Amino acid sequence: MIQLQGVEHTYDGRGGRIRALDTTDLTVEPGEFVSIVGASGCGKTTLLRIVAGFVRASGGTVRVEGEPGFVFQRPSLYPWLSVAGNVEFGLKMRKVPRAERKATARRYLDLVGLGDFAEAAPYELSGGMQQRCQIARVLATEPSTVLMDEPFGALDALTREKLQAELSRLAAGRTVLFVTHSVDEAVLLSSRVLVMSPRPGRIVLDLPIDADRDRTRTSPAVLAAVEKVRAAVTST
Ligand SMILES: Nc1ncnc2c1ncn2[C@@H]1O[C@H](COP(=O)(O)OP(=O)(O)OP(=O)(O)O)[C@@H](O)[C@H]1O
Repeated sequence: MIQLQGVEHTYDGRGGRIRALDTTDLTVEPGEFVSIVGASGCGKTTLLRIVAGFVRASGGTVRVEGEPGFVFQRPSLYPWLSVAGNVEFGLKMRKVPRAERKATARRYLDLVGLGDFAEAAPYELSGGMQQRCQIARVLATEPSTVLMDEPFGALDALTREKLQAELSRLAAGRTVLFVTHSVDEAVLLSSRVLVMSPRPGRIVLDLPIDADRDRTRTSPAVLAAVEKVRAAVTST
């Protein structure tokens, strides 16, 4: 689980001080899939980076169970390693024995549909395939918490839709905190959507999504939630 108590953050930048995150309390229970949406600059990435431990908050306490996996917007694969080598990398760092490492990498590559590309180089993959590889690399270390910062932002619409559907399946049983600019994507994937507003960044809506697991873009509960979230985003 993820627990933030009184967390706040101010950047002391060249342009002056920016209160990127106002005092925030947030609890994400194990197994929840929580999305964060909001206008550019409202502090979404700052919040995610604080949870990841990349940024030390100016105030408050942060508790995260286990070491979270982080999926970046850009795939950031090691170009000198094969696709399988990239997925194995984190396991190698954890001193997982070779045979087990190979078997785990294969399992996750199959899961993301890259089983036939294990020996390929990252540059031989399309953007969507590289992003799948990054997701396999993160999931292979079996983190109980996964943090994702606009993971589909750089992809074309069709690939994005396909990966959204796959992510629902891949994320099952894990705790996910997911930053996106897409209201539709947030509602479709999440058990809960948070809307943030800028200057100072804060959570202005915390909406549970009560649609079925097999929800579609056109189901009434999804459309109603999209409308609520969109209204909150545009009023900020
Ligand atoms: N390293 C930094 N130094 C100074 N100010 C920063 C830094 N990173 C972010 N900020 C400021 O903090 C505020 C929140 O930024 P943040 O990146 O968290 O927003 P965001 O909601 O993720 O935006 P976007 O949707 O555009 O990615 C912005 O006003 C930004 O200018």
